[in-house]
Amino acid sequence: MSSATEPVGVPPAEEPDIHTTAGRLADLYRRNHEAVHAGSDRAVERQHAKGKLTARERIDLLLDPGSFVELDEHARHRSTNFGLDADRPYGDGVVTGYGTVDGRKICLFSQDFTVFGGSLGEVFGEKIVKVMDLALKTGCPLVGINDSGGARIQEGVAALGLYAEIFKRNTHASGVIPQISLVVGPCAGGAVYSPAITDFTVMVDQTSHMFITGPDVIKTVTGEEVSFEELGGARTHNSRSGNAHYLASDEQDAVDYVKELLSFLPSNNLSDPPAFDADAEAGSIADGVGESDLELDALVPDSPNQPYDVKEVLTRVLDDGEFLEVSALFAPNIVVGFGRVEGRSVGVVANQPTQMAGTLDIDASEKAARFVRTCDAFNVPVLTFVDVPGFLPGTDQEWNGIIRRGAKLLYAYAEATVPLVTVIIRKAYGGAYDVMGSKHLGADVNLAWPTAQIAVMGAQGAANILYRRRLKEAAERGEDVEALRAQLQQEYEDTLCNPYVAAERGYVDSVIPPSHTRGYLARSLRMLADKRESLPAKKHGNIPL
Ligand SMILES: CC(=O)SCCNC(=O)CCNC(=O)[C@H](O)C(C)(C)COP(=O)(O)OP(=O)(O)OC[C@H]1O[C@@H](n2cnc3c(N)ncnc32)[C@H](O)[C@@H]1OP(=O)(O)O
Repeated sequence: MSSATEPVGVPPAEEPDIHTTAGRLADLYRRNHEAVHAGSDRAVERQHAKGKLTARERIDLLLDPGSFVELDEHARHRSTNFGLDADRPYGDGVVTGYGTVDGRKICLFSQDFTVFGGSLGEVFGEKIVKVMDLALKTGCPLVGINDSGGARIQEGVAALGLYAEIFKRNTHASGVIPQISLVVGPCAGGAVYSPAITDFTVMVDQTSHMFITGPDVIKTVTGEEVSFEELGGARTHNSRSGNAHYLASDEQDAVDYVKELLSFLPSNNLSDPPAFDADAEAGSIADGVGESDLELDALVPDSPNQPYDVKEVLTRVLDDGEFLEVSALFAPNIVVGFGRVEGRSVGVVANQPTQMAGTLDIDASEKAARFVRTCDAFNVPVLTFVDVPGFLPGTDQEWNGIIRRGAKLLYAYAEATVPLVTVIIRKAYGGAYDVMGSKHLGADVNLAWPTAQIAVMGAQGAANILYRRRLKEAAERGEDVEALRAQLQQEYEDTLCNPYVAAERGYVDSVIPPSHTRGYLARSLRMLADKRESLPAKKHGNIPL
């Protein structure tokens, strides 16, 4: 077993005599050395000068020391086009293999920009396909490290064909093994569709770029002028397009995030995520109420229009206050990510009142839908925290398909069979009440704080609609309309804007003091740990795309 940067064996100083056993061994060591040093010193220097690591250095960063086992290090391309036959480096520009992260098996590939610009030729593609097949049949996560000039131009359709072979395997592996893409350099053209299909994409600020067509082509076709960074940099994809799930400050940060993600996920869809021993003290507190739990009792402001940070709730109910946020910069009006309750992984979906009052728009719906489906595929229970005034109104939303795209979120909840626990903190208005993990869509345990307001709409809107005529008549009589409006709103709020109407019907199982949330969540998840539910047999559903 070796590291990725250290070849097995010391290369001979002289040309070995391959007609002897010792010579054959020396010849192997020479080949191994060439494979590990396939990129020229100049190319390696250029790579480092850009603040990037080499393909092998990245593997060493990701895997447990000494755990890497390389595959196909002696593979070489067979192309003769444009003089390529004069340059046949071992490995063909991609390092593939397997190893362990925190003691758990993973398969990986790492594209080597120092060899042919990391461009994907036939053999390069075949190596990736092979390690993907291995990951799929052994049920272990696949991490793809992307740093490539795209399809190897000299190899033409052979390269394109291999891309599609990879996409097919990404698709077949989807929902079977976790797939994570690290984009740590260029990723252009069709190459972007492999990361797009994988569960998570991590990009590094300033050094990663993804785009279908680059700035030059865009300028020629549409006349727009845009830089690489603005078009497809890590920040753009994290905040605007939502294609990336984490903006890493550097490659170490990116790898650390990937390792953390893996710690929340099972190796495959037939196994459970790793469970960590919740230490005895934490275990007992989960059923009691500590100081930080008590702070929750005062978190929700008296005024329904005043925001609070929902992460204040998350850090108080998750083990050690630890929450690994996913897609933090995209659609921040909904928060998604992973944490643990009593040592076991949970996925969290929470409206964020500090951003657009926590309304659901297209981006938030799609972000959360994708996350719920990821959790469901990998046996991670979903905790939902609700404070949502409704869907975002506007022609922009309507014309861009909020109906079809917002439907994805309720589809995701309705088809999820993992344990679902929902806590209504404050507003749960209208269709958004239904969507956000309601009992009716299949949530197993629905809790509400006494501050919950579960209704068709807020008091202001409701009073205006219900009492339009009465208010008009009062105005005509010269009465104080605003005083009447306030009185009617108050009546509406006192009658309907509370959790008890829902609790009477069992749509809410328990109305709980906020400070008891952690204990309730722990007990609910313990009770649901062996939940088994299946959907009607079908080829596949038809989620509105
Ligand atoms: C399905 C698809 O993938 S379609 C997309 C096809 N790919 C592309 O359009 C991108 C083509 N490549 C590029 O535009 C640039 O190489 C970039 C932007 C990716 C990187 O630019 P730089 O960092 O300046 O690197 P540079 O261009 O010097 O490339 C490094 C080496 O890789 C080679 N290379 C880069 N991309 C490719 C490619 N697609 N095919 C063959 N060789 C390539 C370069 O010729 C260069 O070789 P050299 O060192 O022998 O001169």
